[in-house]
Amino acid sequence: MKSICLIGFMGSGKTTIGEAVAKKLDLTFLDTDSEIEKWREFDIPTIFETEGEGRFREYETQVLKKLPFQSAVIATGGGIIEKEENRKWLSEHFFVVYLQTSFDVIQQRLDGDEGRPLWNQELEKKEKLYKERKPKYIECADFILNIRKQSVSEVVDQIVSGIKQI
Ligand SMILES: Nc1ncnc2c1ncn2[C@@H]1O[C@H](COP(=O)(O)OP(=O)(O)O)[C@@H](O)[C@H]1O
Ligand SMILES: O=C(O)C1=C[C@@H](OP(=O)(O)O)[C@@H](O)[C@H](O)C1
Repeated sequence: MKSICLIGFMGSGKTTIGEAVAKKLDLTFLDTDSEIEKWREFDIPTIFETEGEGRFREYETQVLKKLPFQSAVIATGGGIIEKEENRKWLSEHFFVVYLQTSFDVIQQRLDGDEGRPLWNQELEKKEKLYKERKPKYIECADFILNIRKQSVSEVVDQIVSGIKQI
């Protein structure tokens, strides 16, 4: 089975949903941020602080290109769609599911979250990033799920039924 890649803005549920989908389908779960942290032996905020976003994006692309094309569910970082080469790679090699989540819901979920460097900036900058990225997520997606008030299990069921239709 082609690996499933979850994309979406910070806080859209990629890791939470990805773990649950992998469990339901008995597939391997991978998370690009975790792979980067294991490889570099520092957490994401520290990498941003000490090496900068540009170097983080290089690590992200290298990890992306090592991901298995089959039998995995992969949670990606919210900015993986920033680079065109990443968007092409995602589209060519994976079944890409976009967890399209409103900014308001993301705000509620990430209130007080310190672990995401790009969330720790002024509201206007976060809203701008959200608006700029939306077309890039849509460009890559094979399946777009509009997340509103669905529970984790409801989202998982929607993804699993969506996959069965392809
Ligand atoms: N469908 C959902 N309903 C309620 N809370 C959710 C849902 N999906 C994710 N969350 C919560 O939102 C927060 C961010 O989820 P996470 O999986 O870390 O998102 P991402 O990996 O996209 O940044 C977590 O606290 C998680 O428990
Ligand atoms: O939106 C982004 O550019 C980022 C999102 C983060 O992952 P999550 O989407 O899991 O928060 C992580 O990759 C890094 O902080 C950059």
